Amino acid sequence: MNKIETKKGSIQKKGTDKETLLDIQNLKTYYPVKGGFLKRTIAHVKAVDDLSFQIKKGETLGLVGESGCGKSTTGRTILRLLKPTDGKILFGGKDITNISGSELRRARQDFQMVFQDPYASLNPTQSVGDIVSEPLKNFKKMSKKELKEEVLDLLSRVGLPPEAYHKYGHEFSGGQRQRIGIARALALKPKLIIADEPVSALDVSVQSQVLNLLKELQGEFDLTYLFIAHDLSVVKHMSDRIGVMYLGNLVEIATNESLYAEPLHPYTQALISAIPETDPKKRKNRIVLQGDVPSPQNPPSGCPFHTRCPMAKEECSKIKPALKEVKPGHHVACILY
Ligand SMILES: Nc1ncnc2c1ncn2[C@@H]1O[C@H](COP(=O)(O)OP(=O)(O)OP(=O)(O)O)[C@@H](O)[C@H]1O
Repeated sequence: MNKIETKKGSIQKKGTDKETLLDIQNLKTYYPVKGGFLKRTIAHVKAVDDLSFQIKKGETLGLVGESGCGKSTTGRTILRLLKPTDGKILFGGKDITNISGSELRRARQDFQMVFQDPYASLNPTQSVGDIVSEPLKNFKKMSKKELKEEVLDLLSRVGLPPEAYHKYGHEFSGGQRQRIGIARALALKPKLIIADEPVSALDVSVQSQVLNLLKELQGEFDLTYLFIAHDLSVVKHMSDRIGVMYLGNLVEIATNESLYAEPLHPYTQALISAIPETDPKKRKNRIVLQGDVPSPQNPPSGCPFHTRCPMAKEECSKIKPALKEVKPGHHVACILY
């Protein structure tokens, strides 16, 4: 069995033989574009366009791609902060695609989000004690004493001192504020955390501390992560498997090891070639992509990447390749394979 040792020494199984926690099937999320005198919907931004993947219990799936490829929209749709246009979201086997009202409120206890900008996501008029206890007040019946004990325990689990309880967000550094956001996300003991660029607003020196904390907490709280980032080196550090997104589509998905050792899709190859490598023996030729990402309002026909692909053939503008398993656990959407 495939196992990893977490920092605190607990043994955690990698998600190879575990049950599926999240199952995304042909998910589409389109934003309407309004126009004209009557403000009618005249077009759609196809932010997520037919996405399918699964995450197993205890696993971390990294989602990478350039800005605007639909990573955040994917995360927000899974949390049902956005209504999917089409497709299915199954969480723990339950179809949550169209649930609403109290059913959605109850389901939301199991999945939480950690945001990129900890400052923007914390209410400046609330003390840390209030911020972290808010979800508990909304969902659990607890006495004031129990509530405070629970919040102090959460603060200590994320490495903050008890004095933090009475302080306000602006009194903390960026890394500490992200710890507050993480404590709040953990309050209801969720099963899934969607971390959307959780360290990209932080100084490089604190990034690894927050990433290590997230790894430790995964073992302690039995968490499953969807880890969204544009930075491939951050995703590599965190993920068991990685999905590469381009224009609302998944172009490749594989285990961390397989993706970095043998990236198959020309887009993944370009992204990996752009990672700075200090070891001269490992340095690869940089593949510089030409042009900008096309508008998701008017995506190219055929393969969405063909307009920038250095390997494109004539048929790439006509055929949209489906994700195909070309090695065990390694899927790619490209006619070359
Ligand atoms: N509320 C909205 N209305 C219309 N279009 C939107 C909206 N939010 C996002 N988009 C568009 O949807 C596409 C996907 O955006 P999204 O934020 O999901 O991408 P991303 O990969 O997370 O990028 P970033 O890292 O820059 O946030 C982009 O073209 C974006 O401009």
